[in-house]
Amino acid sequence: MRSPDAVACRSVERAYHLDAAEVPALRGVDLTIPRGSFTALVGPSGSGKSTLLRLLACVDRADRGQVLIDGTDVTRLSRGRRVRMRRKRIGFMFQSPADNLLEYLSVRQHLELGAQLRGLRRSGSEVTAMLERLGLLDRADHLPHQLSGGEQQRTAIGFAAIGPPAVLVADEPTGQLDHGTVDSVLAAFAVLASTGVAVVAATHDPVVAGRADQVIQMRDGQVVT
Ligand SMILES: Nc1ncnc2c1ncn2[C@@H]1O[C@H](COP(=O)(O)OP(=O)(O)OP(=O)(O)O)[C@@H](O)[C@H]1O
Repeated sequence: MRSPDAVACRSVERAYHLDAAEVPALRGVDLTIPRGSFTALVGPSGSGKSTLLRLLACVDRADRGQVLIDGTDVTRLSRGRRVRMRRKRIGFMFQSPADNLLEYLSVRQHLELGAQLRGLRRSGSEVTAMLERLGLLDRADHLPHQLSGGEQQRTAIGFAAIGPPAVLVADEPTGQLDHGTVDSVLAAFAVLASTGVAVVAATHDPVVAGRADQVIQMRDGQVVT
C-alpha cells in the first residue's frame, strides 16, 4: 500500500568536514511529512534546517540513516538516479526571487520549461490550470522584472510545482517579501497542498509557521517536540 507520507526521515545524520574538524549538522533526525500538507521547519540559525532541506531535495546525501521520498530511500540511489528523482519528483525554491527565475522568460514560459524538465509532453492545459491556481493568469506574458516580489515567488512556485512533484522544498521562501505579499505566497502553498503536494518550507517567520499544518522545530541538528 502507498505510504501516506511523502517524506520520512529515520535517524538521519549529516556532518560537514572543514580541514580536520567535523561539524555535525544533523544528529539523528526522525520526521514524517504527509502528502497534501504544508509543513514549516523552524529553529535557530545553524540548527540544520537548510542541511535537511538539501537532503530532502536530493541535492546532498545523508551520511547515515534513511531519507524516503515517495517511499524510495534516496540515500541508496546512485548519483544518476538521485538526479532523476530530483528532476521528476522534487521542486525546489530559494529565498531570493532572482535566484529562482530567468530574466528573459515570461511567467508562462517558466511553467512550460518546468513541465518540459519533468518530461510532460503536452503541458498546455496544465500550465493554464496552474496559472489560474496561482492567480497569475493575467500576468502570464510578463517578464520577472514586470512582476511584484510576491508574483515572482508565485511564478517560482509554479515552475517548481508543475508536473506535479511529490515534494516542494522551499528555503525561506518569504524572507525577502513584505507582509502583504507573504500572504499570497502562503495561499499558493495551501492551494498546492490541496492538490496532494507535500510543501515543506524553512522559515524564521512566525506568520508562515502559523499557517502550516505541521510545524517541525529543530535545535542543534535534532528535531525537538
Ligand atoms: N558548507 C558548510 N560547511 C561547513 N559547515 C556548514 C556548511 N553548511 C552549514 N554548515 C554548518 O552546519 C550547521 C547547520 O547549518 P544550516 O545551514 O543547515 O542551518 P540553518 O538552520 O539552515 O541556519 P539558517 O537559519 O541560518 O539558514 C551549522 O553549524 C553550520 O555552520
